[in-house]
This record gives sequence, structure tokens and C-alpha cells, in this order.
Amino acid sequence: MTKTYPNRVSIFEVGARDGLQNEKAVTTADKLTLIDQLSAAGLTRIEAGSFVSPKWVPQMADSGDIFRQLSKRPGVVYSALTPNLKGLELALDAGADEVAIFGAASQSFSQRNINCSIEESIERFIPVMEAAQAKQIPVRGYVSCVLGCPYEGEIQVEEVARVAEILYKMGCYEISLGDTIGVGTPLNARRMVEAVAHRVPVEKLALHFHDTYGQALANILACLETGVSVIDSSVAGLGGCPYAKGASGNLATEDLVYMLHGMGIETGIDLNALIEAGNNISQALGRVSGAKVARALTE
Ligand SMILES: CC(C)(COP(=O)([O-])OP(=O)([O-])OC[C@H]1O[C@@H](n2cnc3c(N)ncnc32)[C@H](O)[C@@H]1OP(=O)([O-])[O-])[C@@H](O)C(=O)NCCC(=O)NCCSC(=O)C[C@@](C)(O)CC(=O)[O-]
Repeated sequence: MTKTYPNRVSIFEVGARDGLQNEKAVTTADKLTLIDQLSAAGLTRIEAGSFVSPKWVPQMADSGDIFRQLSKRPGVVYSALTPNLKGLELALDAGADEVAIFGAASQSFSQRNINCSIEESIERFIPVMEAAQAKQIPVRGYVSCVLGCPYEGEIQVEEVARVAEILYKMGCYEISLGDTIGVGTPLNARRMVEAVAHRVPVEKLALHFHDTYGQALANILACLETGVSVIDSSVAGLGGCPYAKGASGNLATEDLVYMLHGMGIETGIDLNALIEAGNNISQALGRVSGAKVARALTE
């Protein structure tokens, strides 16, 4: 059976945000170096920080400094998470090009992550969307727990599709589907994307898969067959969510790029430069890179 894959995949790099939101021992200077090296490696969509409560996630408290100090490379979009109007105002003030609202398909995760129910979060996102649109700032939408929840276990695909559609209709230009704890396997990942694609055009979907169970690449391959062509990943496999116990790193960007290039799919990314960026931040964190490809190709 012949499978059809896209000619090009757009990679949305979340290492500096999702990757570092759990890391205590990383300086603002290290983050800035990482962001600069990622853009030099050819990444054009970089999530550089999040404007959330510093009491909830102190590791992201320097996001304002990051956005003010990063040297913007032409053609690169620097994005930030903004859970509410206060976050949006801080992000715009610091110079973010784009923002993201983040909801969930699980009530328990929503409550623990952003301290409100799914419906309350949607109410909270409306003014964020309106204010961003007034400033012509694109808004991305995340749906967490699309293949399972650390508190509720199995999540119904209908609920994932429902929340994704609400965010899309609200005005999100793209919906990123998060397997927050990496529990998905290829066939259920694919079924989930197909269900969401009935309500949100498949070209508006992105995949955000954590690699906790080593399934992320296989899941992505299965989902690429549905027509999705945007994938979130994290350099060196950094990451985890402070409100999702067991959520290890995201899929490593190096491993993703290696697979895509091996399939003849373009990304615009220089793999060697990316590996160097990943090795540098791993060294700053005092560990070896979590990317298998980086370990294989590093002398
Ligand atoms: C949403 C809130 C703020 C609600 O938290 P809350 O306590 O309900 O908020 P509040 O409105 O009552 O405010 C409480 C305090 O926080 C301040 N505050 C309020 N908002 C902000 C803000 N934007 N920036 C800075 N400060 C803020 C506010 O000013 C106040 O300060 P105080 O008066 O106590 O000094 C909180 O729950 C929060 O910050 N949560 C963020 C949690 C988080 O960042 N989680 C990780 C990201 S999500 C993720 O990783 C999943 C994803 C996206 O990667 C996809 C996937 O993998 O599935």
C-alpha cells in the first residue's frame, strides 16, 4: 500500500518554553543563546517563553527579559504562551510576534494546569483573542491531554474534537494537539487526528507529542498520513509539564528532522547546527542530549 506524506513539514520548536519550563538551573543568558542557535539552525517558529503566573511556573519568570533581549532573526516568529489577558499584555509589551492560548480536553488537567474548568478557560480566552486580534497578533491554540490524562486516564476523541473546534472557531490560526504525557500509540493517535479533522481542517492542525513511552516518532509517522504537516518538537528532547506528572520531554527535534530528511521531506533545518544547539543547552543543564540522533552523531 502506498502512503502519501507531505513534501515539507513545518517544525514548531518548543524547547525554550516547554523544554525549559521544568528546569530550575538554567540562566536567562543560556536561554538566549539557545534561541539564537535554534534560529541559526533554520528554525523559523520558536516558542521562546510563557507569560504565566511566576508563582505557578517560576522557571518562566524571565520571559519578559527573553523577548526584550533576543536578537530577532528576519523571517523567524517568536511565540509565547498567554493563559489570560494579563499574560497577553505582558507578551505584547515584551515584543512577542505571536501568542498561544492553551486549553485541555480533560477537566482535571485544566483545573490543575490553569486553575479553571474547560468552559471557564474558554470564557477567559475570548478577551485574549479579541485583544490579540485588535493588534493583529496571530493566536495559536493548544489542546492538552488529547491521548490521555495524568488524572483521568482515557480521554474521548469527541471531547478533543469539541475543544479543538471551539478554539479554531474562536480564531486560532492553528490547533496544536498535545499528547501531554506521551501515552498514545500510532493507531489511536491517527484515529484522534482523523476525528478532529472532521471539525477542524487538517491543514490547521499541528501535533505536539511527548516521548514518555518512546512512541512519538511512530505516532507522528502515522498521523503524517492524514495530511498534517506541522509538528511541535523540542531540541534535545527537553521538556515536561509541571502539572502533568510523568510528562517527560517532547519528541527531540533532532530525531524528528533525521526521520523527515530520511523520508525526503524538507524542513529547512541544518541538522548539524541543530545538534550543536541541543548539545550546548544539554551541557548547560549538566547532562547529555536526550536526542538519540545527537548522541549517535556526536563524537
Ligand atoms: C492561569 C493562571 C495564571 C491562573 O492562576 P490563578 O491563581 O487562578 O490566577 P489569578 O488570576 O487568581 O491570579 C493569581 C496571581 O497570579 C498573577 N497572574 C495571573 N495571571 C498572570 C500572568 N499571565 N502573568 C503573570 N502573573 C499572573 C495575578 O496577578 C495574581 O498575583 P498576586 O495578586 O497573587 O500577586 C495560573 O494557573 C498559571 O499561570 N498557570 C500556568 C501553568 C503553566 O504554565 N503550565 C505549563 C504550560 S501548559 C503545557 O505545558 C502543555 C502544552 C501547552 O505544552 C501542551 C501539551 O504538552 O499538552
